[in-house]
Amino acid sequence: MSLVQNHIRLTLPRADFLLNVDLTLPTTGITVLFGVSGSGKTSILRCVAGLERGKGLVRMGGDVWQDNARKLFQPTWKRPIGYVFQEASLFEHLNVQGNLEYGLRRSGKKHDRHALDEAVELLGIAHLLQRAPQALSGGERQRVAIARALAAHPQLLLLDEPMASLDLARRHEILPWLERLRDQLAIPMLYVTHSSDELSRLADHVVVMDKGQAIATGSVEDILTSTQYPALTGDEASAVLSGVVKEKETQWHLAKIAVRGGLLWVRDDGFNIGQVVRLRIMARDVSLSTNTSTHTSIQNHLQATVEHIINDIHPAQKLVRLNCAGQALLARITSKAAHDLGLTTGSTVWAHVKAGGVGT
Ligand SMILES: Nc1ncnc2c1ncn2[C@@H]1O[C@H](COP(=O)(O)OP(=O)(O)OP(=O)(O)O)[C@@H](O)[C@H]1O
Repeated sequence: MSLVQNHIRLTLPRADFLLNVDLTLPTTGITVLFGVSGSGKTSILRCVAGLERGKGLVRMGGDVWQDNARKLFQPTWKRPIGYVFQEASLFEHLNVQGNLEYGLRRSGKKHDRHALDEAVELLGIAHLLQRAPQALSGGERQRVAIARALAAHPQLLLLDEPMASLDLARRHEILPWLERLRDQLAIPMLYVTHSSDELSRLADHVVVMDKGQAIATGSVEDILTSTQYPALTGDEASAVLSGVVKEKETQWHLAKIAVRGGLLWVRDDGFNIGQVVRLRIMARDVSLSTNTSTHTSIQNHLQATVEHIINDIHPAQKLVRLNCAGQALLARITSKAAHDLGLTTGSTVWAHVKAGGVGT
């Protein structure tokens, strides 16, 4: 990662709302802006794009796009950005190829087709090039919209809830393509969502927004398991961890993944041995005991230390943050169970993780 970071320091007053953020962001990977409706996520994107005039500083790597102290404000067309909206706004009179060519022309580098070819490959849309936008599914339209944004050689990709208008099936279809972008693109992305699923699958870095302010920033692992914000993902509370595929049990459609705290059997989603995978473990799929109790239907048993126990969204439940060889996990258990097991900070426990509850 580059030492030069991206810096967004902005204030934007509106009636009943004040955006006031000072963010230092990584120069690679996906930064997710997460928060409830009206918290200011889109306003940040619009200011970074120059579509809205906040006051402050927008510096991307070595380039300054806005600096009020120096009376500098680059108009949108001069900022090397790609912007993907909720609804893919494709030109309906052009086919997919024509839409992509438009993106290339916008970059002023119409003879450099490399970025366009790369975008077509990255989004898997080569077979759609001659199609009219009306003949595309919602997921395909969004993939074309993202490819068009990339064809313009952006230094930064802004995505404003790109899956909000898609149904669940289409979201599942497009998520792997977004993961591919995250893993293969060298440019940073700012991604707005209020879906905890998208947050856990896509984010490297997270900014949690509330009432125009960034109330927390950090890695997705830290933010998701932070007990400071128990209501952040509500019922969907989870931890993400990365691991390496070690073994496959084809008979049972399971894969064994080595994570920092030990080994986990999870559903095999077509993994390859040696592949690095990101796992999402829902707090509700983790139960705790003070002994190994291997005679259960649960496949995975990891030894861990209790770090925090906090009240959950319902008084019947507690959320327990565990340290599993330096890896954070969350368990959602009943308050009665926490009491009966005598759990306190520092207790040694066994975390039992349902294999079927581990998502990738
Ligand atoms: N053009 C505008 N003029 C005046 N107020 C606006 C405008 N756009 C947004 N707002 C207000 O600014 C605040 C922040 O809006 P913003 O769209 O940034 O939030 P958000 O977190 O992106 O919300 P959502 O998740 O619903 O898209 C809200 O109170 C909103 O009503």
